[in-house]
Amino acid sequence: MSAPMTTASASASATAIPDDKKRAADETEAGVKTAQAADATARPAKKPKLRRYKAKKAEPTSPLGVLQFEIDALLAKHSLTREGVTNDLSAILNDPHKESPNSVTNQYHRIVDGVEVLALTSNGDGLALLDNPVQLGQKQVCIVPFGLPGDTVRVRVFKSHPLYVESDLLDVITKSPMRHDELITDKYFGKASGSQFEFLTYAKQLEIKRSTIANAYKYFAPRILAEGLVPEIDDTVASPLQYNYRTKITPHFDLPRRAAREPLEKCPPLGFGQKGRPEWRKDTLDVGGNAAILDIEECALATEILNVGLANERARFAKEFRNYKKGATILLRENTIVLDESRDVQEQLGEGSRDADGNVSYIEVKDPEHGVTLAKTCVTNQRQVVAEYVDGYTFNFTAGEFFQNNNSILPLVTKYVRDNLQIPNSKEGEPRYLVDAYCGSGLFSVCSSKGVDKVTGVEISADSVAFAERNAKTNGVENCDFIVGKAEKLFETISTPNDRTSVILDPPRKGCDAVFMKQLSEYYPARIVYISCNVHSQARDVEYFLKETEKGGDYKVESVRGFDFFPQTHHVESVCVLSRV
Ligand SMILES: C[S@@+](CC[C@H](N)C(=O)[O-])C[C@H]1O[C@@H](n2cnc3c(N)ncnc32)[C@H](O)[C@@H]1O
Repeated sequence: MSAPMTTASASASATAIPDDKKRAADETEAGVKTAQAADATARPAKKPKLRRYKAKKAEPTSPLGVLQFEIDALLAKHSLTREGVTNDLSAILNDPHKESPNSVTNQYHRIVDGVEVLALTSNGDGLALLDNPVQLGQKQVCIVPFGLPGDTVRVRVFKSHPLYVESDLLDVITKSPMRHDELITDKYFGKASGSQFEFLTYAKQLEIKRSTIANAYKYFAPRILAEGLVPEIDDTVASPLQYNYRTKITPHFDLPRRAAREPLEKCPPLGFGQKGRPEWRKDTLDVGGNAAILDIEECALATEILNVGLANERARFAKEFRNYKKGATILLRENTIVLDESRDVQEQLGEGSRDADGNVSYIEVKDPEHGVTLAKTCVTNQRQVVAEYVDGYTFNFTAGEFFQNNNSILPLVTKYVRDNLQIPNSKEGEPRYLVDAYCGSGLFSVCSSKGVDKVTGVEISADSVAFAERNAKTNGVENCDFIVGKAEKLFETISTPNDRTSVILDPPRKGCDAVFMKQLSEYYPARIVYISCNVHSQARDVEYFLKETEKGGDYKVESVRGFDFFPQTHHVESVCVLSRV
């Protein structure tokens, strides 16, 4: 992050305002001063306080933190420096004439034509360079949501930050060869914030996710990359379902401010956030309305039963919205039940989203592989216990707790993890152990338990551990032990021989901490499989482990591969395998 702007730079920029506009500003300012002078006889004039930009501290591996690396990469490519693209925020913050058409604010926040999109961020947005309209001769980095490298576009710049500006895409003038608008079937695409890639072929999406991983290692693991310790990133594994795969969605609504007891006239929109105020999709401009939250009738990424649930909950909300005092989020979570065909279906479904007749909605699905019939329902109660089927195993967990969100790809991921946990050159009869750090409700522990003598899982949430124990039991798995506590608690109790133990890491987005990594290196397991929903913190942790821990230097990165848990979006899950050299 660059330092906040100083008073000196604020005054420097004032001289850069075109003369006619500056004159107008000076005149208005002079007018203000005269009025103040007349008033001065009554009370001494107060010196206006200079407002300063307060930079938000971004965690380097968060989307905002990663953006700084992406901006630097763009600048390096175009022989520019941060100084050459820094915006004068002090001038905007202290602009005395914000509303005037010629104000500094309105010079910055303007429509720009003929903008060439030059790069794509890991957040799925385009990046472009604009001429700075106030600090002449300077450039600006501009974020263009739904802009693709190779597009020439028209944008509206609406917000400025020290190193970049935000914009809305108004028109695509020349299309990038990557752009296939004909693939878009989702009427909310290009407006809603949930998906960024529906206009790309699926092969292109997978390729982009592979480069996101490669860039993450470039930015966050530069030393091991320079030393040739990171192999080429493998191809991203496709999701069997590319739409209708999400098993959990959380639409929300806001309520307008109103005086107590004043009734709400109109049902507010219920759906997902709008990504700025884009206008490029002319045919669907008004779809979903134009509020910060769009009114979403169906979600292209959610499973079929969640869309049935969404319709039910929207109908209920349309009747009951007057009962709400403030905005809220509604949970829709898929639940799977194995049907006993000799019994009445409704009796077996448990609680779930109901249709207009009061029946729990469900969809029947045949599972020929296991010879069963399943019923899918949509659960809305955070605390209700739900079930998912993965690889023939049943997993129970509370609807509001973490569980992987794309059921269709889970058998591929669990198999890949299981295969990569194998200790090479093992002899027949040698024991094999597994440690599952950040184990949640036991997905990887249970799916990797066959052929292993013992599995030890550790997890900070006592509720999840209770479910991990229950899931092992339900599935007849008897070789799993689970510990409640921080991941490093594992090393207080672990008794399996390190040479025969493989470790799974699946931390939250922020990654593992240094204490855990150091203890992991001291324990010195035979293999490590690191699964991550934030490849940037994964790359940081892998470099830390190899370079900063005592025995990390004995390991190599055997492979890094993405799994596409979230088709049509920029997200990618990454699996990195470390083995001892
Ligand atoms: C990405 S989830 C993975 C869960 C599980 N592996 C799965 O696939 O279902 C991360 C898990 O780490 C747990 N967690 C967060 N911080 C932790 C810590 N310091 N020690 C142990 N577990 C932690 C969370 O409660 C969450 O269940």
